[in-house]
Amino acid sequence: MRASLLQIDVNEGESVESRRVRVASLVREQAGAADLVVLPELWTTGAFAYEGFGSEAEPLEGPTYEVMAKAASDAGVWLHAGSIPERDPEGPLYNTSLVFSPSGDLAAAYRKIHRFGFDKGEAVLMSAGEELVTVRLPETVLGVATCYDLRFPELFRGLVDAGAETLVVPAGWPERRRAHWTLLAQARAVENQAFVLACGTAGTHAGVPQAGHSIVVDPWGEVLAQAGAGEQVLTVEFDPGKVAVTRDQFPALKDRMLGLAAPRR
Ligand SMILES: O=C(O)CCC(=O)C(=O)O
Repeated sequence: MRASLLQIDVNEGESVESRRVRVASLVREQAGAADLVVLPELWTTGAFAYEGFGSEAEPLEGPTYEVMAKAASDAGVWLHAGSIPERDPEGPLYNTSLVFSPSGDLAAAYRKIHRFGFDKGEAVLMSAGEELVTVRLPETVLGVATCYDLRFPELFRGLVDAGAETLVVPAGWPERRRAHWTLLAQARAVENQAFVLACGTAGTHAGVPQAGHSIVVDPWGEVLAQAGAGEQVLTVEFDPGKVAVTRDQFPALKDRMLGLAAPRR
């Protein structure tokens, strides 16, 4: 199976509209080169461009949905189209990832569960998703998570319990914490004996330099490929069968001890 992670440069010098068109053509260029294409988190606005979340928010089936559904079917690829600021008809905003099938149908939508920012930004402007999401492809089962979710291992365990074998993480991770990005991607792969495909952004938006360094890790924790800092298409071939082999040969997941008692005082 081949996956291409499109590490998009998100900066204020390019309008959301022109970035949408440019990214769609990058997706189309993956026809024949990849089975699965992955985009980063909030690549239309920028994950740290909080002021734009309200004005750029779209309904689920808004402009990004339309352009990406068409790009997926034109390219004939599975497309994790990263995330959009979604405006729910009821009013709240969500950081919502969209996954399209090669015929351009929506296969899944995932509302980010862990919002970043503590007492500002996304954490106050957006609502939290509540549902884990997996997507069955012919070759593997994707488990989807977004950026800050990477810090919460229990979410990934939930995805593994739901059958996930390939964990896909679009992000807008800042350069300041790049070491955490690589370390956490490897940790999630090793502890869950799963592939991790983590796709970040390049460039600087809202004054926050982005880490880039999108990464693909195998179920043994080996880094199969890692991007540099700038805009880049990172294509990697991987064998989804390696998940079952790893879990069979080193069956640590079977040794989980659930329901441990709290310490006695
Ligand atoms: O956890 C981090 O260090 C970065 C998270 C983040 O930037 C996000 O979730 O948008």
